[in-house]
Amino acid sequence: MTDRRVRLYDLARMDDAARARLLVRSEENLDQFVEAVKPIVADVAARGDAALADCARRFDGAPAEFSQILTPPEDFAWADRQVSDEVKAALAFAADNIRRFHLAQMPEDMWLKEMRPGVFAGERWTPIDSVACYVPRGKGSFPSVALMTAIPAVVAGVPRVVMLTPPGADGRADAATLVAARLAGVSEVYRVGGAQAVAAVAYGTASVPHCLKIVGPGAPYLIAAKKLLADRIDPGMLAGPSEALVLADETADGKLAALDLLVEVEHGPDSSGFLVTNSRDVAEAAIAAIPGFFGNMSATRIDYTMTVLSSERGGIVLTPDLTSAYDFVNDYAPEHLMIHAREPYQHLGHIRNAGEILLGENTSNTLANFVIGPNNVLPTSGWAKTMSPLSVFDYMKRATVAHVTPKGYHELAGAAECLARYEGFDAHANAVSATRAAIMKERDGKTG
Ligand SMILES: NC(=O)c1ccc[n+]([C@@H]2O[C@H](COP(=O)([O-])OP(=O)(O)OC[C@H]3O[C@@H](n4cnc5c(N)ncnc54)[C@H](O)[C@@H]3O)[C@@H](O)[C@H]2O)c1
Ligand SMILES: N[C@H](CO)Cc1c[nH]c[nH+]1
Ligand SMILES: [Zn+2]
Repeated sequence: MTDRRVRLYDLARMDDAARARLLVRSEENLDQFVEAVKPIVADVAARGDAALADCARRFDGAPAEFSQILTPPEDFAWADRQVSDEVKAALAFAADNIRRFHLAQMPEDMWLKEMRPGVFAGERWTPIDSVACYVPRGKGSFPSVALMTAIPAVVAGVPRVVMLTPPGADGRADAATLVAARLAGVSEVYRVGGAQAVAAVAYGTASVPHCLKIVGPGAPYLIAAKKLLADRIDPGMLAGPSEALVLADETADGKLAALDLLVEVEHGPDSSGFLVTNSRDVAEAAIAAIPGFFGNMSATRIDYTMTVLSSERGGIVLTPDLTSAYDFVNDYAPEHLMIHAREPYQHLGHIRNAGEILLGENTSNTLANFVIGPNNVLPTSGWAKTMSPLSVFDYMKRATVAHVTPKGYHELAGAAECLARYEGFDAHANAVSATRAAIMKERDGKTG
């Protein structure tokens, strides 16, 4: 146990500056991490696999003889023996739901509409050629993230999907992560973590392929490297330390709200999480309940939890009314939002910014993190204001498609030539002017 206290913030008594401080996440300033990863990135660029092996020893405690970055086939057999049947069944169940959700999310391959007579325009989706799925392993292992990053890639049809994850002290990838990779249909798993993982796929090494994009969450070292290498590899949506808000109205059960508040703040000391409520009774019930849950938590997870809940990145926010509760949620733009209320849909329309919205006291974040089906890789640090959860769309891109018939051409050419001349582009204008008509007429005269 700890003598640190869960903080209660009474918004009605706070000024704007104090309220604004509650919105700040640990990723706000990554300068120190960017500086720390610069030499790592440069080393990987210069020495490739040798640098990756050094990093594995230095940061992950891999054995002195560690040198093979690609997981050998026999490790998949080892992982299968290592992981219990119960965990394998849970992973298979999760994989099935995740696949169903992402299959439902797939867009039509192509759409084409007649915009005007003879003028067809639309869009076509194609998968990107290669993607690297990062599966973290610093403060726990994340086979669920292996499923969440790889399954939508496979569903989207990406031809080359590889996985990157730190080695353990035995030099191996986490066993359940290997089982999850197999379930998702991925057989290339590279044992490399953090910033060096981003550098490996950004530059390519003798054993790690260069990839077009890297997806997946991680600690600030990984995020810093993604920012640093954004001109070499598509870093996708940035998913950093986990965070959640629980929005609870006066009909909520404070104890249950507290139970769900603890879910994301146990990830690490850099996580964030608040229970936001307009009810003092709910707030007080939640504060009273929290220590009672520590009996079933490890000392490490209690320490992470209390570090967050006793800082300005966590605790209970008491609001004067529901409108200020909604405002706080929308300004915060949480990665996960749980709504505890007898009528949760009544609040849904007031929420604009959240990566994931979980409605009602049965929809615990734990269900969403593992088994409902929607992705558990979500934008953090307020990025939910502009970004969306990881999805099949992260593994695909759109091309616009157009087709103009002779009839359509005559509809369009005059306006296009006019605008081309206004912008001063002669060749643009010529391409749709009498010059084109003359060329076509001459050709048709010859062929006809
Ligand atoms: N936003 C999301 O969708 C989402 C989902 C799952 C997990 N997460 C978050 O992902 C994070 C995972 O972090 P993690 O630590 O468990 O795993 P991680 O794999 O990101 O971190 C481990 C790696 O960090 C690097 N590292 C450690 N110390 C270092 C140092 N001193 N210098 C340079 N590099 C160093 C090493 O390369 C190591 O392999 C957590 O914060 C978790 O909350 C977020
Ligand atoms: N809450 C994480 C996303 O922020 C996902 C996760 C995986 N395992 C546990 N939690
Ligand atoms: Zn979590």
